[in-house]
Amino acid sequence: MNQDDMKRAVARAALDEIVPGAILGVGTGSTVNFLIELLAERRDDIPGAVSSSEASTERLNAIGIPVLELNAVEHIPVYIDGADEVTPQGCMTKGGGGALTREKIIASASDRFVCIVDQSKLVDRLGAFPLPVEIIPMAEALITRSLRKRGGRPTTRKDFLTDNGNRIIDTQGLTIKDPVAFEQTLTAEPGVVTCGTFALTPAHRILVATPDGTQTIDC
Ligand SMILES: O=C[C@H](O)[C@H](O)[C@H](O)COP(=O)(O)O
Repeated sequence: MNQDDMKRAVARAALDEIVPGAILGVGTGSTVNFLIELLAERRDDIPGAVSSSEASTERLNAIGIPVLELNAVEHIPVYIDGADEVTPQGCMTKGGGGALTREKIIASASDRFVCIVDQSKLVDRLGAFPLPVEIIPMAEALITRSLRKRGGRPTTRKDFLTDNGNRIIDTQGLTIKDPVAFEQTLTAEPGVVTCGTFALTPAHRILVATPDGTQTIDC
């Protein structure tokens, strides 16, 4: 079983998380792309979706699932999204695809976050994956210095703007011992839109694809 087979398998397992008749929160990335393909089978159960990126919106539109503005939606029972790293406690690093800010907003608006990953993403501690931070462009040098002070090696993502028109700084080498405190202090820095550490909006359930089947971790 290769990595794409595992992503497809975990996406299929996530179909059981859908609440029929309710708005579904849909994340971004290659694992979610497999999920969106499969959502075509469940179109009658899904009156609409809230999407975390222009890319996912386009895919949802292509299979005929209406995409609603978050401002027009009152209740999202489930948000399904991938991650770049996730701990068994449900803390994640996200934003490898640059969609972290909208993802965090929808995660925060949803009752439950179901994280879908293949086994390569499950880690004991966050930090091996370079941390994405979305920033207001005029704060690039300021935040770069701050991330260096935290012990990281920051670089601005080349030729990339987020769906919100901002830049991303990716930082290698950070040690994130306390993800909640780390997220609280970094997101409080002026110029930071948000960071890819999801500890304040953690996953409630992780579906992990392995070559022997999909495991469920309730956090
Ligand atoms: O910005 C992108 C998102 O946070 C993705 O959920 C994350 O990068 C995982 O993506 P993939 O499923 O492609 O590994």
